[in-house]
Amino acid sequence: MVANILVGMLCAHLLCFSVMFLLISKRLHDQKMGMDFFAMGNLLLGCAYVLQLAEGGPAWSLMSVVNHTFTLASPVAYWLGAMRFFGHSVPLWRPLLAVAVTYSAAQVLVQWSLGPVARYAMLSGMSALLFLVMVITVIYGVRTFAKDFYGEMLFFAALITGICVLNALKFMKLLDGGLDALQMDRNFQLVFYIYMSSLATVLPPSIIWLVLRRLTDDLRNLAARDPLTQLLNRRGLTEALQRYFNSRKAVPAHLLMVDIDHFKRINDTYGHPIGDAVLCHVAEVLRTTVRGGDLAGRFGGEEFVVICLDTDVLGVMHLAERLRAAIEKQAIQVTGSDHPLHCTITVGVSRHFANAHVLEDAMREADAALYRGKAAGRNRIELAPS
Ligand SMILES: Nc1nc2c(ncn2[C@@H]2O[C@H](COP(=O)(O)OP(=O)(O)OP(=O)(O)O)[C@@H](O)[C@H]2O)c(=O)[nH]1
Repeated sequence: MVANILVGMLCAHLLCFSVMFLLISKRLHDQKMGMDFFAMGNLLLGCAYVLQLAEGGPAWSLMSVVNHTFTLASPVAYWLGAMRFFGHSVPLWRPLLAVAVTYSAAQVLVQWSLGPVARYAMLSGMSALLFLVMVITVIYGVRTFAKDFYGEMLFFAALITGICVLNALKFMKLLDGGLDALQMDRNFQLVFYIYMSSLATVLPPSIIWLVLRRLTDDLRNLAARDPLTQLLNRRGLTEALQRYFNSRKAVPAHLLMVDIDHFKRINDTYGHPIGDAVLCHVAEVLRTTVRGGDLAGRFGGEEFVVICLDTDVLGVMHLAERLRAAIEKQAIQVTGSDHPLHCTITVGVSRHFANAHVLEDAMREADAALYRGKAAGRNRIELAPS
């Protein structure tokens, strides 16, 4: 009785969250993050439990075959959904259909050749195996593609290990005690469904949390970066600088104003799209030349800003020279032209400054130095007088 009530609640949870996942996936348009796949996983499992309730107990019927197939197909849908969340473009229908056809055929074969116990044991055994694969994927993800979600992934691995162990135990109980092990009033069944109900309560909100985290991270990134070059914009740079100066280890910083020489000429000669490609090229050189902790940004136009943290004036002049030489040396391939394009930069360097509120002053100093560099012939570095 209690186990049946639990299964009923489980159905309600799964089907409600299936609808919620589907609604969220509709709101996400092109970037669904696997929510439509999770909706399908919940729907399959919810329907499987509805069929189980309708059956009443172990039986050999079409309903039971469909129930087992849905039960096994649901973790496959979740697994594919997780792949989607982490940016792998995997299909849904083909793998699900393949699982459904293969597993239905396997059920008929096992029922005829080995009997009903073997068919039920096959479901528990296959589920345990599938969940084991999921746990291994999640642990692999923690070390590779899902590093950003370390805590969440470990939490999921622990929860899935629980279902994996329970299915493995059910498999052994079935081999040991036959179909009696599936009696709903057995203690093991009770524990099994209490665990499944807890999962149905905890997992869906956790999945929604993952999506929310990804969305807010994307939004924050969008607000902090220049869309053309992906360098920090003024807001991103100011926030990063404030975080740096708030840390106890912070030492004074220097600001470099980097300006492409005669950029208007490049735009006028080759067109705006090539001008944009040159901006992206310069951004890439900045990104790869500055040190790990330094900040590189573009506030619009052909001017870039680099903030050197944790370096004295000699180190800053060294970096500025490295940037200037790298830009001068590297050729930019222009589509539709046999001749690679070369450009140069002029760099103005501010005096050191020690808090984010004086960023504007540092910019003015670096800008004045830059102006002097331009007037003195370009392709050079000019330091603000101390
Ligand atoms: N392609 C492209 N051009 C831009 C962008 N933003 C600003 N520009 C162009 O950058 C050019 C800047 O030219 P100027 O400020 O006259 O300076 P310059 O030609 O680089 O000359 P100097 O700085 O004196 O060496 C203008 O032609 C702008 O239209 C952009 O996002 N993309």
